[in-house]
Amino acid sequence: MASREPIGVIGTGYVGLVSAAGFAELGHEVWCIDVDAEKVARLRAGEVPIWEPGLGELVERHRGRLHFSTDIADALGHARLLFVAVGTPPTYSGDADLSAVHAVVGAMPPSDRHALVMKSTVPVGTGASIKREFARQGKRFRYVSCPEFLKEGSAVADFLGPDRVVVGDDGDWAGDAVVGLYAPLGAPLVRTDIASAEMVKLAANAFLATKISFINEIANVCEETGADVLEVARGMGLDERIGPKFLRAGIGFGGSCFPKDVSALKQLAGNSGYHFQLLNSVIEVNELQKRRVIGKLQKHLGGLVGKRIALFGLAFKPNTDDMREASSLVLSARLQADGASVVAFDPVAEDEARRLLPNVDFADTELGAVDGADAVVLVTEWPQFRELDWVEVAARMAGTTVIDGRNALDPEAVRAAGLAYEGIGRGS
Ligand SMILES: NC(=O)c1ccc[n+]([C@@H]2O[C@H](COP(=O)([O-])OP(=O)(O)OC[C@H]3O[C@@H](n4cnc5c(N)ncnc54)[C@H](O)[C@@H]3O)[C@@H](O)[C@H]2O)c1
Ligand SMILES: O=c1ccn([C@@H]2O[C@H](COP(=O)(O)OP(=O)(O)O[C@H]3O[C@H](CO)[C@@H](O)[C@H](O)[C@H]3O)[C@@H](O)[C@H]2O)c(=O)[nH]1
Repeated sequence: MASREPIGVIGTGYVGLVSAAGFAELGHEVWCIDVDAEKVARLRAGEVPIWEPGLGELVERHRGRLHFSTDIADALGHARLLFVAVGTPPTYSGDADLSAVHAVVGAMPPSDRHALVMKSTVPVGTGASIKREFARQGKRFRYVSCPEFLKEGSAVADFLGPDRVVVGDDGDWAGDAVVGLYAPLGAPLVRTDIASAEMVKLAANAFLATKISFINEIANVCEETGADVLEVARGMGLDERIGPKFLRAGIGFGGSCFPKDVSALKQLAGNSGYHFQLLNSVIEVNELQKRRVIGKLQKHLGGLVGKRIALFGLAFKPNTDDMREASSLVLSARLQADGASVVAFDPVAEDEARRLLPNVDFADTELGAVDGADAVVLVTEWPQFRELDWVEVAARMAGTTVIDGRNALDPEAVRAAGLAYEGIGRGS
């Protein structure tokens, strides 16, 4: 095992740390680099700074193979493949901010024995432009695009059991080496050119986001026509050409990827002279969907001024502490703007949420959150919310309204407690 290829990973966030731990699980020594000295110190001390199921155990198991540093020379000295997993957040224009990627590229010394392997999600053409930059500086670095498809909340399992591995390269040793690294996972391989690999990533995320906005619009029509979107999604999903996944209607998609990558693809198309009409609708439907709960609350409560609204869950999805682009951010801002007070409970995202939502009250438990609440909104479908004693909830609430923003609760259990249940796309 010890003779396996040593690897460098630059950026130790969700993707970088999970990838590093995953490569360690496959038997590799991994040198992990981050500019955040505090994060590196915590990782060196054996602490995992993010909440991701199974990650802590994996990092602990492979502490001997995982090396953490702020100095990129440590990775360059040990590994020829340097995986780049730095953030590419959105800019005000909707394009991807590539400053962290450019900082990494600029820090590379002249070398004809290293390769940069891009895991960060970047616009199509980034690889070509980095290769030109290397050439201009006389650096003989190799370049490989190897987009990452893991999902937060199941990131470790996704990394070790991917649906496919995509490798875009120039057909040289670096591409061969990356293909070799992933071979033990036994996943279907798409080996292609760099631009196509970059586009696979953006297109896959945009397609999944489109699927969500589509089912959300169907849900909205279901509300007007008396159909139940859960039944509709089940009936649609059994068609193998459609498939059952990503047909869960709700209060919109969030997270660090879909909103940013849909916008980045739209801008990329626009910058290349093509108007990507469909993506405008995907984005707009999602923005409106996050606000639809407000209308439902107004209908039940007859106005929001002075009302106390309890939010169950704040993270952008269950099993993560990630609050980036969470629907809860838009929802709580809208509620407060309409004069309501907001109290929230999330099992793991509270620390990050407190920073982003200074005017929200935080409860230590679900039941603490519902004390005196006029309405409850389920925002993030943590499994524990399904297990609640609704009779106890009803006894503690001042009002009777429960809006299930993820269609995750049992309507009968909620109604049996004397509460008024309303989901998304399930009739009113
Ligand atoms: N989060 C996901 O689920 C996911 C999945 C697939 C792809 N991606 C893509 O992967 C990339 C990383 O996403 P993330 O969620 O892991 O981001 P993140 O913000 O969690 O982590 C990025 C890390 O990079 C570090 N960093 C920034 N500049 C650096 C530099 N110059 N040198 C070294 N380290 C530096 C930061 O300190 C941070 O620790 C993004 O492009 C994202 O779109 C994310
Ligand atoms: O049927 C569904 C499925 C998801 N969502 C929402 O969509 C968002 C994103 O969910 P998910 O895709 O599970 O999480 P991410 O961790 O953001 O993963 C996406 O973004 C990553 C970053 O690019 C990719 O690697 C993954 O393949 C891609 O699924 C969340 O707000 C979910 O609540 C729905 O509303 N309905």
